[in-house]
Amino acid sequence: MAFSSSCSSVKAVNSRWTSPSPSPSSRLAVIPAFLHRRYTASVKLTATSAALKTVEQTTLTEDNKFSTVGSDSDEYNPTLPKPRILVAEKLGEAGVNLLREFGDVDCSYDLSPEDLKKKVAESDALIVRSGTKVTREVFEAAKGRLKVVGRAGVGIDNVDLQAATEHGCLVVNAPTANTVAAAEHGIALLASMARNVAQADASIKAGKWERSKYVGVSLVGKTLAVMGFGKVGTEVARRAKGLGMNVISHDPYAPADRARALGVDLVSFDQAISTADFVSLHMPLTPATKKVFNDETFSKMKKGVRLINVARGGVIDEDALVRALDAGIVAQAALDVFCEEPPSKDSKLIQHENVTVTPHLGASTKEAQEGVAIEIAEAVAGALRGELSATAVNAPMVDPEVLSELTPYIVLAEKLGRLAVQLASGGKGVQSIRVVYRSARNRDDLDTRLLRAMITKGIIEPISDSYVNLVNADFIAKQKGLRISEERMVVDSSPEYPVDSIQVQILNVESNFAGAVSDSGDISIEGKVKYGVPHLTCVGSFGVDVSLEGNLILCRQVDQPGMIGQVGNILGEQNVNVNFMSVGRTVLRKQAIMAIGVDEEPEDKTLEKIGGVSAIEEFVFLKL
Ligand SMILES: NC(=O)c1ccc[n+]([C@@H]2O[C@H](COP(=O)([O-])OP(=O)(O)OC[C@H]3O[C@@H](n4cnc5c(N)ncnc54)[C@H](O)[C@@H]3O)[C@@H](O)[C@H]2O)c1
Ligand SMILES: O=C(O)[C@H](O)COP(=O)(O)O
Repeated sequence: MAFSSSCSSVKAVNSRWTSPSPSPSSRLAVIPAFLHRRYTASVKLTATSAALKTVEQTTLTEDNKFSTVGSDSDEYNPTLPKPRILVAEKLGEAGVNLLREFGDVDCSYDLSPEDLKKKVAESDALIVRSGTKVTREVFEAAKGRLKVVGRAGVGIDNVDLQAATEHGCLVVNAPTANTVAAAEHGIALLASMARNVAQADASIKAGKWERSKYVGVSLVGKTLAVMGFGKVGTEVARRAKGLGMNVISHDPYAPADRARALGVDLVSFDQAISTADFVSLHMPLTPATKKVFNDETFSKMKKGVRLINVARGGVIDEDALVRALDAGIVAQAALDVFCEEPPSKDSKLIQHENVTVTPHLGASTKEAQEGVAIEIAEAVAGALRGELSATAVNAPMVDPEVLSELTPYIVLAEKLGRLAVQLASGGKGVQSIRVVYRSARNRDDLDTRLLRAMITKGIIEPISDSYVNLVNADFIAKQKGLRISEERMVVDSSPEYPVDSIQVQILNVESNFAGAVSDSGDISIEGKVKYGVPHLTCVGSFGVDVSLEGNLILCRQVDQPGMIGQVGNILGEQNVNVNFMSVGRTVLRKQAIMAIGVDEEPEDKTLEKIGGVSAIEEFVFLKL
């Protein structure tokens, strides 16, 4: 029998109750699951329902959020209800078909705000374009059922992200499929505005032939300022260069070398707007960009400038634009987007003879709409399966490789949080958490956001009725006054693994198990991943080694022979299966901690019998 005396060198006790070492093929791969149990992820995870709130529901059973990679649980489970997906705006057919393979799809367009609220209360996912306002009221009306909002396009300014996050609802978008369409529309507006195509067309249709009235301006040699050098802005710049234009750009966040590679100079805002003959807007609508084109900025523009907007109406003060048009500062404007959509019929801006308008058509090509539909359908279905989305807007985006590497540590993190909080006497006093990640990798090579979120989930869910997931973990922690500080320590272990150990400490709180209190007076537990399986390796100052499967009994006892046999017999008599057992001690023949992993939950009388063993000074039963 191997005993150990510190947390850093622990050996498992091989008794007849000790399960064989788990093989790498039984690696658990888990993710904070969003919701649905009908499917488990083909890649990584299964989901829990919003009802995942009690310790009982989070034990390792087939029916909950943990799945075994590559196991049969990757199969469709017909006994569980399909997720309901509400598609509230027209979506390309290919995307709808993809969604139908996965869930019950309700395509209901042009819903009133009231009808939308009614429908979301019965939906797991909602898909919109720019025409639906997904407000705080919508999330409130969903009463926790809505787990994913998919924005079939780029701009998410019509979704209340803060409210989504507070409600634990993931927002995903489809940011790439309509880039070219938007850029092409920008170029179409630029060229048609310069040559008065729309006005001349209307004039002929009105029976006129006005050749001298519609003399245009040439593009070649003119300076175009691209405001926002992101996906669309870059494509517009590329095309404008092909038209022989001199292109400059303003974007405080774009890398200069990417611009330079296209022959585009990144300049200041004032320099861009004061030197350009054409200004094309491609920045998102944010508090910083709202009405950034206003009386003051128009006054700095070159007289006779031409303006194109295929980004968002709200970046322009529309009344100021009318004034600038009337004053001749802005010679012409071509607008695809408006502060209010649709704009009012008698809007001075829309009716202005020097303004060309289209009804938010930037993304509206057949190709782009099919692409966007597929992109968003895949993102929503993935999120419903509990996968982390590469296009998540309000949750950490994690590279799939990093995710697969971190997956067993994510399981460990949640279990450590769950165990630690059960060791505190009186959950309400839990305020201050310290997490120490020991790793052989450089500090910058370990992204701990997922781990922190799962520790938070593990701590909060057993002591509250909150549903915690990756999206809302930080928010709920803050709301509950939980302070989580993180430390990373570089240790001399193998850099092949992202984390060597995770230690979770609950500071300034009493424990119901004195053995879990470390020398510093805090509840402290530590765990590692071994062969892909989370293990508890330290409780207070005692080293143990028990795989975190099933439930756990911790006993603090006088270190003497025969303890394992006595407790094992009590459990065996009550038909409670021991899956792992380990003993750690600090000083020979003084005190030891016995950690016993059990598959079943022992009855109270069984636990009482364990407590009755004379050498046992205290014990605690913990649900994983
Ligand atoms: N009209 C349409 O149908 C249509 C279609 C697609 C995209 N859009 C809109 O176009 C805009 C750009 O889309 P994208 O896909 O290129 O997004 P993107 O995120 O790739 O690019 C936006 C760029 O704007 C930059 N930016 C942010 N704040 C800025 C500021 N204050 N000044 C200058 N630049 C700033 C960012 O750094 C980023 O490079 C978005 O508003 C999107 O909603 C409209
Ligand atoms: O942000 C976008 O993707 C565009 O504005 C397209 O919006 P739409 O999906 O409403 O056409």
